[in-house]
Amino acid sequence: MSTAEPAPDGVATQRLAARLAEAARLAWASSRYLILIRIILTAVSGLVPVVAAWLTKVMLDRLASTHTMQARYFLGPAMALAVVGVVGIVVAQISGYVQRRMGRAVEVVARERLYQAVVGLPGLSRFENPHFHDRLQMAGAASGTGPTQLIEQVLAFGQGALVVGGFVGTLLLLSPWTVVVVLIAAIPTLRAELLLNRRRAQMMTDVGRSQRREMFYADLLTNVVAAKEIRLYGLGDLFRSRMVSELREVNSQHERMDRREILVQGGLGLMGALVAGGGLVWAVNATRTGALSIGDVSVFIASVAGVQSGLGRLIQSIAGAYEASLMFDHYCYIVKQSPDLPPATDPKQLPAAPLREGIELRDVWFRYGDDLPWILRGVNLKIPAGRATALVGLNGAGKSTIVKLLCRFYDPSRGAIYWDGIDIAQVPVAELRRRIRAVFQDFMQYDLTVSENIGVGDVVELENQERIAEVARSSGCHEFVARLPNNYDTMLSRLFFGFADKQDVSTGVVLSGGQWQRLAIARALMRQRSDLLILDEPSAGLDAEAEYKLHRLLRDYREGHTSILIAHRLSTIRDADNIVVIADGKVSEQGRHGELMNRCGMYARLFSIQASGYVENSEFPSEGEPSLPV
Ligand SMILES: Nc1ncnc2c1ncn2[C@@H]1O[C@H](COP(=O)(O)OP(=O)(O)OP(=O)(O)O)[C@@H](O)[C@H]1O
Repeated sequence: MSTAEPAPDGVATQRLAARLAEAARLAWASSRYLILIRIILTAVSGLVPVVAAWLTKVMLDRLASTHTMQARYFLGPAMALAVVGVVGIVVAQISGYVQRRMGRAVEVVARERLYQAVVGLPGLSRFENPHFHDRLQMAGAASGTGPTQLIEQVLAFGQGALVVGGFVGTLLLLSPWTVVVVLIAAIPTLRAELLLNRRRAQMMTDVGRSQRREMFYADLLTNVVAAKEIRLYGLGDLFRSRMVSELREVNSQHERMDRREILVQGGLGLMGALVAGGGLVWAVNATRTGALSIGDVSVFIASVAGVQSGLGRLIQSIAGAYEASLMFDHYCYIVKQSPDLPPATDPKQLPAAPLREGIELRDVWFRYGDDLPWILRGVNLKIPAGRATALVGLNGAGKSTIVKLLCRFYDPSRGAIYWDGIDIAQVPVAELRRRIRAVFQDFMQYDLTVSENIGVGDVVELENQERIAEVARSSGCHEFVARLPNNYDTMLSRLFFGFADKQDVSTGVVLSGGQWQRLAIARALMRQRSDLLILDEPSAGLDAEAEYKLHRLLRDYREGHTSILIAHRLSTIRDADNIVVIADGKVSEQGRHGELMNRCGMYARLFSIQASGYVENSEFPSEGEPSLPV
């Protein structure tokens, strides 16, 4: 699931240390008492096997001694052993509970910080960057378990170290050379596990792309928006087979890795068994000669097994920490993002509403990335206050891009935009956006109630039902809302219902495209204290009557308001105060409808083409124009 490349050892260690520190800070901030309890419980869990081995030794030695057979003499260690066993079980249970509780607490804080960072990005450049988006998705997944997994691996390492330390100490007392043999035998294990770990990381990088494509096809097959086309064009089998083939690719890589792991682990296990077996032969022999007691043999066996399993746990925890840190890396990357719009060099406030002179684009150049083509090439445009400006142009001319720059979702690559003479790059972005209301081409359809769908246009007024009904009336929503089962409280979704609600048709409603569009217009009208109204194709989904009503409404609204209207249906903008044609990244012509028609330029041509569609027997398409294949 990771796109992060495996780094060279030194860099990887540094990165791991940094991620560990980050996860520890996060855990400390979200549940410091739980983490302290968890550390104590981990220490106890690490000591339990060592203490148990020693108690077993003492008990066996006392049992074996022939001269003292008082029950108190060997029952003491036996009972202590039982207590240690109970402690081990209880600690494991409490540890599991604390671990899950800590995981939930850390998840809340991690998710909150992640989405705070995401919402805090003022611009759109990162969101529209596929690389960033990819990492954002993985950060979302990592914010759930990532930090806890990292911390758990550190705790597992600590526990492994305690077990190894305790048993190595024990072996040193019994037979120092065994320690040397066990530790030497652990070196190939360590190397092999680290190598496997690196291969696993590489494999995860390799399968990441296939995994994401598999998820993409899986989502597509269940996506309600895609369902129509998938069925009409019979795309289901195509996408399903692509999904399965990506999944097979992922599985085959995992399979190769599993086989490699079995071989390596099997070899290492054999070597461990040989060392343990050799040690056992020595210990039994030493008992025969009287060098070791029966208890010594038992503690010796437990120590060899303990050191081997403890070392295994140490190595696995390093591998696990490395793997968890790869995912957590995405989280840290997103959380530490710097703002995607540069801070103001000479901060200013916008003059109080209303807009007095207007908005001006001066020699604005823009492209979406350094390696992408220029979309705007020196746009000079005045949007006068209190007037209606219409933007016209072919698909891809850059009309919506101009709107994005006006809302400061991006900054111009060159040139600047002035709001009553003030460069908007110097104004707090939230203040600028408070002064704008907009209906975007790709407006949102929120799975919320009708009332909330309108109210979110001005969150302060979210509960103001009177105002919501008022804007619903002005935007032509009220009639259809009044017919909905719960009027303004009707849920516009079928996603969030429990089983009981499913039988009740009044719980959720699916609206038509045009009805959603009217709600989006109502949402924009909710904002009262704004200067500029932007409507990007506001009537594309409306029926003829609704479109007529909307444009009458907008005409009334435009009186004394500043508005920008983008529309391909030119009849809807013909009475705008200024019609601006965008072509080749520039303003190619502008003026009132009559002036532009007289000029016989692009606007006149586009208008005539559309008008010809309403005239009977008009010849269209003309020669040389694309025609539909039969
Ligand atoms: N986020 C983006 N990243 C890269 N290129 C983009 C992005 N958004 C738009 N473009 C490109 O910018 C150009 C202008 O797009 P824009 O949406 O501004 O055109 P438009 O005039 O509004 O078109 P339409 O009439 O089809 O809505 C297009 O070529 C488009 O591919």
